[in-house]
Amino acid sequence: MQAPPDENTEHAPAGAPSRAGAAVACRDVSVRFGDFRALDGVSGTFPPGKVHVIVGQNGAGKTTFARVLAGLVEPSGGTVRVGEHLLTGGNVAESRRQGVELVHQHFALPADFTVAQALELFNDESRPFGGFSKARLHRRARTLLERGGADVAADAVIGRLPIETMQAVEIARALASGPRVLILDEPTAVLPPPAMRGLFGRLRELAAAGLCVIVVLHKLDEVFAVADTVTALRAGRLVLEPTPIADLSPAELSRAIIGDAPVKEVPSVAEPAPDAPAVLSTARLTARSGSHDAAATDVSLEIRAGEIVGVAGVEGNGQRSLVEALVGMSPLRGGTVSLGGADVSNASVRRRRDHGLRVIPFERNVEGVSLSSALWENHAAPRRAGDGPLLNPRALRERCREALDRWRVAYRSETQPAGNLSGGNVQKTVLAREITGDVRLLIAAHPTRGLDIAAAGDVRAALVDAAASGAAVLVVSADLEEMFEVCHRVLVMFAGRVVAEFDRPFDLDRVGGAMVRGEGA
Ligand SMILES: Nc1ncnc2c1ncn2[C@@H]1O[C@H](COP(=O)(O)OP(=O)(O)OP(=O)(O)O)[C@@H](O)[C@H]1O
Repeated sequence: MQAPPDENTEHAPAGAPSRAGAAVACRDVSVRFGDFRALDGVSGTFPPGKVHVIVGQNGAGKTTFARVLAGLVEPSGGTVRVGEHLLTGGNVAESRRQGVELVHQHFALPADFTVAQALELFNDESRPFGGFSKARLHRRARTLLERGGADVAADAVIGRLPIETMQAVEIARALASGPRVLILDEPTAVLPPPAMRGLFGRLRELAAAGLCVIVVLHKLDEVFAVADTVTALRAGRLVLEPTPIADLSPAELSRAIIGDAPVKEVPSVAEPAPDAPAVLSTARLTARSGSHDAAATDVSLEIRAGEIVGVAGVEGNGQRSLVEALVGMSPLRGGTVSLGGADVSNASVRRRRDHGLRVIPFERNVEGVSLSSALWENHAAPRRAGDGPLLNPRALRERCREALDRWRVAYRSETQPAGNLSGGNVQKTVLAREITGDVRLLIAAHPTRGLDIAAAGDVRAALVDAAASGAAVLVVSADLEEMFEVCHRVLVMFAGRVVAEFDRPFDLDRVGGAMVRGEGA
C-alpha cells in the first residue's frame, strides 16, 4: 500500500488523497460490554465526498461506533464494509489498511516529542538501514504538516502547542497515509470558535477531495455549519438514519438527539444582594505559568455571594494558571487569596475545600476523577465538612446513586469504574460531586465541554441555581455565548493579566476584541 521508501518519495498526498474515498456501510452492528449493549443493531451507509455528522446524548454510543470503524472495538454482531472490503472487525491494522483513520477525543501524540518525532511514530514506511536522518524527518514532517494544513514548526514540542495546533498535527498525522475515511470524535470540544471555523473549512475541503468524513458533534449550530448528513444514536440504537441536513430543522434534530428528555430552562440571572459579602478575593495574585499557559499576573478580583463571574480569553492566556492558584494546586509567587474572609494564600486544597471551595477542573480525566476507581469511591473521595470519622460505605453508595441519578448520568452500577463511562458522563460525575448544596465558591472550567444539549442545559441551570443559593461562581469557558447567558460580569485575560471587564448586556465584538487585542476598548 505504501510507496517504497526513497529520499524523494513521501506518503500519499494528504490534502488530496491519492486513493479515492470509500463508502462505509454498516449492517446491524452491535457491541456488548459484558451484558450491556453499547450499540444495538446499527445500520447506515456513509458515501464518500461528504461530511457525515453523528449526534446523540452522552453515552449514546458515538465513540463506540467510531472505534468499531477504526478496528479498536470488536462488534459482537453485524458487518462493516469499507468500499468493497468487509472488515473482520476489531483489527486496527486492517481498518488502517482499508484507509480508515480516527482522530481521538483525547489526543494521542506524546507531549514531550517534537512534531517531527511524533509524526514519525505513525510512519508505516519501512526505514532505510540505520533509520532516518533528522533532516529527513523534518522534511517529511513539513510535507505532512503542509498537506494537513497545520501551521507549525517541525521542531516544536507537542505539549507546548496551543490546543488547536495540537489538533491540526493530529489531523496531519491521520492524513499522512492518504486515508479514504477520516473519523473525528468530538473535535470541537476543545476548540475556540475561530479555530472551529478553520477546522470545518478543512473538513469540507477533504470531503470535496473525495474523502468520507465522519464527525461526532454535540452542538446544533456546529452540526448545521458542517454536515451534509446527520445520523443520531440514542442508547445504542439508531434513531435517525443518515439524513441530509437540508431535510432537518433544529427542533427535529434536537428531538432526535434527546427524545423526550426535558431540557431545563436556564433561570434568569438574579442580581446579587447589594450587601452580599465577598466570597473570593485576590490581591495582586501572581502565579506560576503552566506548560502551555501564561502565568496569571497581578490579578486582583472579587466575587460576591450570588455572583457569577466569567473569565474569557484565548486559551493559554493565564486562565489555567489562575485557576490552579485559586484552588491551591500550585503555590503563589506573589499576592494573596482569601476565601470567605479567611486568608488561604498558603492553604492546601483540602483546607480550601473546607471553606466551601468546589472545582470542576480543566482535565476531568486527570484532575477530576480516578478512572480506575469505582464511581462511589470517586464520589466519596473528597470528604465533606460534617462527615464523621467513620464513613458507612452503604450510605456513601447511596449518596453517590442519588447524585448520579439527579444528574442523569448513564451508568449501570455505582461500583463500576469511572473509566467505563462515556466522556460526557465522566464530566457529569464530577459535576454531581462538586455542584452540591454546601458549595460557597464554585470554580468551573469548561463546565459543559463534551456534554450533550440536555446536560449542558442542566449545568447552566445549576450554575445559576448555585449563585441564587448564595454561592460565588467563577466560570472559565471558551464559549462566550454560554458565558453571556449565565454571568453577571466577564473578565478578559490576556498574557496572564486581566485586561478588561464587561457587565451585562455583553457585546460579543467588544469582548472578542479584548481577547484578541489584549485591551478593553
Ligand atoms: N470499555 C467499556 N466497558 C464498559 N462499558 C463501556 C466501555 N466503553 C463504553 N462503554 C459504555 O458504552 C456506552 C456508550 O459509550 P460511548 O463512549 O460510545 O458514548 P458516547 O455517545 O460517545 O458518549 P459521550 O458523548 O459522553 O462521549 C456508555 O454507556 C459507556 O458507559
